[in-house]
Amino acid sequence: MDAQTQAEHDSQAAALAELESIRQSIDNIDAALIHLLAERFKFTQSVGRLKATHGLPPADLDREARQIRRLRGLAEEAHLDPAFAEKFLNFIVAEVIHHHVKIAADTGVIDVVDVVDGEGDLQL
Ligand SMILES: C=C(O[C@@H]1C=C(C(=O)O)C=C[C@H]1O)C(=O)O
Repeated sequence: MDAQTQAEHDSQAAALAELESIRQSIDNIDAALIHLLAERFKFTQSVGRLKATHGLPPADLDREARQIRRLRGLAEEAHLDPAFAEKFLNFIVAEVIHHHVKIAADTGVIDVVDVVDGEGDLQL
């Protein structure tokens, strides 16, 4: 192996070691996200049970609007795209609402046919 090929080989080996180290941190962050989401869904399930027991609607659009405003502000401060933060929250909230509708239906508080349209989408 000539000197230049050896240098390229060493440089690539160093890059792969750095990549592995960065990926370990990404893995740790992904694990933390999963644990945070699991905790969040535990709390939202409690909210769903509370709402179903007391006849409150599954979705609260005013609360969602306040959260979006707050998270967009936090995202801007953190140099994260606010549009992405909003999409991410909406994605999670949509799942929460499905859970709440199911809890309410299982509790007998709402009739599923009242909230699902012809295409199977929730109409809340
Ligand atoms: C969890 C709630 O229920 C719904 C889900 C929300 C969420 O996941 O943050 C926010 C508002 C509601 O549409 C709530 O009312 O607090």
